[in-house]
Amino acid sequence: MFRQLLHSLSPSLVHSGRRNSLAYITNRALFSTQTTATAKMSLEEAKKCAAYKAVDEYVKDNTVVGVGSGSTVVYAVHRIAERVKAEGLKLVCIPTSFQARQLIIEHGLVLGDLECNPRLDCAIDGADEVDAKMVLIKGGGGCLLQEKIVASCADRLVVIADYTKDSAKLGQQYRKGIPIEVAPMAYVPIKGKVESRFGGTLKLRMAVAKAGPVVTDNGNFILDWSFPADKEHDWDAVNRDIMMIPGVVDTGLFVGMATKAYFGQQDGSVTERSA
Ligand SMILES: O=C[C@H](O)[C@H](O)[C@H](O)COP(=O)(O)O
Repeated sequence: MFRQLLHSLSPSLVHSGRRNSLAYITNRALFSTQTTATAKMSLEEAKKCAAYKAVDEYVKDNTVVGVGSGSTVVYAVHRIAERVKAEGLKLVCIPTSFQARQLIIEHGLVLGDLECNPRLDCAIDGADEVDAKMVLIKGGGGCLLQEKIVASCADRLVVIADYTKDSAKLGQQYRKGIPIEVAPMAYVPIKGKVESRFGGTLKLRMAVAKAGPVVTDNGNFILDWSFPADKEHDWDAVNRDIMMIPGVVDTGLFVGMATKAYFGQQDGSVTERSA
């Protein structure tokens, strides 16, 4: 693998026998591999710190907890499971996706649903971006509808994220657009209506290990809306307008829902924002 890396840097030098050059490339490659590994570790550490802090502050005995989706939530579920084991907490966990359901089951936690538990004490979830007013973009991993339903049933929505999600304005750091979950038969007219009304472009999200589009846990498609970044948006109004278009199932805009956000930092500290 390391030789492949060297080839990608300079195949001719690898075979040339020029030892000094090779040593230089080797050192550079090692340095860049280590740097990438360190950066990745900090991001994962940052997610973990935020998740652990949120669980420690919000998960109490005899409560119903919503379990969000995504890579940061994995750390929250680990921490919930640790605390259930160590402290004997009695919790019911409500999933927001297939992934969340699997996590709850794999960790031996009590799985619930909204039929039996229509009111939750808190929901803990990740976000793709959080702005200064605590408006969220969610759905980067294809989950947004069940997340929004569960969050709407919770007394508190607690967001856990790393430092790359903390923005003054939406779109500052997250460039993939706002996900909109739509009924499959309506994706073309919805694309046209949103583009003509609000500008920007909408793109049907395509699957990676399957031919064709991403199909959500609810059997729908996702349109990612690259909205005009040069305008000021009233996200509450935009969200309401988009929701009125027939065929729109829900949007990844979470406005006025999050009560608290924890952002894990590169140095292991956690910053907080409240609504
Ligand atoms: O669709 C996915 C969910 O909305 C996630 O909560 C969001 O994408 C953040 O995920 P992650 O923690 O992996 O950044």
